[in-house]
Parts: sequence; C-alpha cells; structure tokens
Amino acid sequence: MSGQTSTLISNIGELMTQDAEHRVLKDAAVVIEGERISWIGPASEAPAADEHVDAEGRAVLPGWVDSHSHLIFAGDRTAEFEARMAGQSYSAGGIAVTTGATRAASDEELTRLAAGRVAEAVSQGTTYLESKTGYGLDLENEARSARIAAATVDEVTYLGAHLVPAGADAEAYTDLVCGPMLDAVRPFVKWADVFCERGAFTEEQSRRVLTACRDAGLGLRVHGNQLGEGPGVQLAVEFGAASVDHVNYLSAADIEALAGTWSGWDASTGTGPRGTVATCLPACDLSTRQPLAPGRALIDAGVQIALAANCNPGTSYTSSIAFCVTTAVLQMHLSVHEAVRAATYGGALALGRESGNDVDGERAVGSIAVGHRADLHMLKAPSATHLAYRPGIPLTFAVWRAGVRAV
Ligand SMILES: N=CN[C@@H](CCC(=O)O)C(=O)O
Ligand SMILES: [Zn+2]
Repeated sequence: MSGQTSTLISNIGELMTQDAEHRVLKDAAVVIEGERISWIGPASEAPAADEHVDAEGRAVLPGWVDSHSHLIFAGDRTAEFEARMAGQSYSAGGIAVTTGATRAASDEELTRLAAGRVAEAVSQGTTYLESKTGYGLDLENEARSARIAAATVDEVTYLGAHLVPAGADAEAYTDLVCGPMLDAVRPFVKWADVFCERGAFTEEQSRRVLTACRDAGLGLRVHGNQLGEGPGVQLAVEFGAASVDHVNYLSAADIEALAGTWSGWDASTGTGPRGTVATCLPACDLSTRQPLAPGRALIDAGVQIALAANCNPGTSYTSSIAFCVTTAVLQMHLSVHEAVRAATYGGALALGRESGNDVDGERAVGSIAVGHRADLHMLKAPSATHLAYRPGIPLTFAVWRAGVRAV
C-alpha cells in the first residue's frame, strides 16, 4: 500500500465493471487507494484496508460519464417547452433566448449556476462531465463561458458555432468563430463542436469551423442529424471527429460510414484506432418529440455509442443519466449492460478517456479496473437491471469521485 488512505468496499452483490472483458462479478469487492482503484476481485479474497464499507449486497457500477452537456447558462425556457408540448416543433432559434439571459448574468451567477448543475449530476451518480460553451455567442461571452466551464467541469468543448446571433451576418460570424473567438477560448478548451443543422450552420460553414478548430489542435465533435437527415454524420466521419451527437435521422449510408470508422477497433480488448462515437441523447429526443436515435441499429452495425443527458435549458433540462439508461433499455431496445456501457465506457470513449492507468499517468474513467480512476456508483438495488425495472426511482446510494466519497 502506498501511504494513501485505502477503502475496502466489500459484499458487492453485482460489480458491473464495464472493463475490457465486460466482466460482471458477483459477491465482489473493490479497494480504492487515493484517487485510484487498487484491487478488484472476489469479496472472500479482499485485502485489508484503512476503512471498510459494507455494500450489503448492493450493485456497484462505474460512475456515469456525461459526455454531452451545456451547463453554462442562465434562465430557463419553460414557455418554449410548454408551447412544444402543445404541438410546436423545436427550432434552433430558442438558443437566442438563453444567450440573452446568459450575457446578462454576472460571472459569479454563471459559476454558481453551473456548479449547482454539476452537484445535481454528481448526486445522481455522474462522476465525469463535459460541458460546451455556446450561449455566449460573442467573443467576450464565449471566452467567459469557456473560462467558467474549465473551472467547473472535467472537459470543455467550444461551441461558438451554436447559432448565428441575431443581427449578425452568418459568414462574418463564422469568420469570428474560426478566428479571434477561437483564439480567445483556446486556453480553456480541449474540444470544438458545431451545430450543423438547418437553422444553425450550413455544411460549408461547419466545414470551415471544423478545419479551423482542428488546425488549432482541438479534438472535434459535431451536433448532427438531429432535426432531419443532413451532412453532420458524414462531416464528422470525414474529419475523424471523436463523436457525432444526436444522430436521430440516419440513412443507411450514415450508419455504414460510422461503422467504417470502427473497422480497426477491437471491441473485445478496447484497442485499435478509435472511430467516431455516436452519442445518443434520449432525454432530448423525448423533450423535443423527435424519434429516438437508433441506438440498437448502431450497435448492431458495430458502432460504439455513448448515452448522455445533454443538460441544457432548451431541449433537455435534466442531468439524469439514469433516466437516459432507463429509456435506452425500455424504448431503444438496448440491454441493461449495453445501456450502462454506453453511459460509462461509451462516454469515456467519446472524450478519449477510456484508457490510461498507472503506467501512462492519465487515469481511465468509465470502467472499473486496477489503475483506473476510482469513480464508483453504488445503487440502492442488487443489480443494474433495477435501473430499467424500477423506472423513475432514485437508485443512487453512494458515489465516489476520484476516490473521494461524494454521496
Ligand atoms: N442542438 C443543439 N444544441 C442543444 C440545444 C440548445 C438549445 O436549444 O438551447 C442540444 O444539444 O439539443
Ligand atoms: Zn447539445
């Protein structure tokens, strides 16, 4: 042992590791040492530790990895939601309402709101979060959003290309996103995204954004094929994006193109060149009354998928990954294991954080294995199946985030 405090969690009824071998262990134990997992195995063989937690037969999963959210905003869009429930369709234009409220908020207010959303997510089992910018939409406010996000979440994505702000010329705004705005956010972000959709950015404008951001050294993702078939998926594949998100309307060619990106990937060992993860956002699909993303067909075609909450005030005002997992099982026809994998390992894959251990110094998240970050989610239930079997019941019992007990 290393001198750091160790914690033994024993008497785990079901340990769903989501590790490379997809192991699900019964009567298991885990030892946490500092921020890392130092041992897993049968409870009967567990080593001693400084502290002991008796799981009393409960299930333990990796903490949720929420790879798609928009947490830096002020205000809400209740009226727009009510109108949608009364039959109006979603359009990108609502983003402008949130932009107004966000620009009007102080740094302290935006920070407090974002931190509150992170705390809400963690209280439900989320241990690793991404957030996008995208409600600032001018240089100063995008840079401010990126700075606040960098202080609040684990991974930050630049989404200056979320909407052309009112009164701006689309081409001139795209130039700003690709130039001075990109320079201003660059110190705070690792990823860039573009909303490639009717009412947002065209294929040509999206291509310009992706090129500039790639040249600036950012990893890429695309909001695509949310409101209809379009060029988003093909662009994501062409640019080698880490993920394409929403994916509600996919042609056979889109699914084939995504599957092609995973042809060198060995899913049984989690090795080989990473392809483009298809990130499904079921809470958003329900809230916008879009067809659910075809997660089943994507998995069957060999595409790695992620499930994420897409917490934002317009299309998905929830941070509940459990709700997404429940929906994925009940309505998208994923098995419980597949849905939990998409919301843990799949999210980590979309963020390039699924591998890493004691040797390379960057700890993996989204799976439970020795050397990985100790991000654990204990359920008030004996198995992960209860997430779908008992829909709507809050099942989080305990959470460890980087080895620290958070719930
Ligand atoms: N689709 C684009 N962006 C968000 C929604 C933004 C909004 O309407 O405020 C999403 O992921 O659904
Ligand atoms: Zn989004």
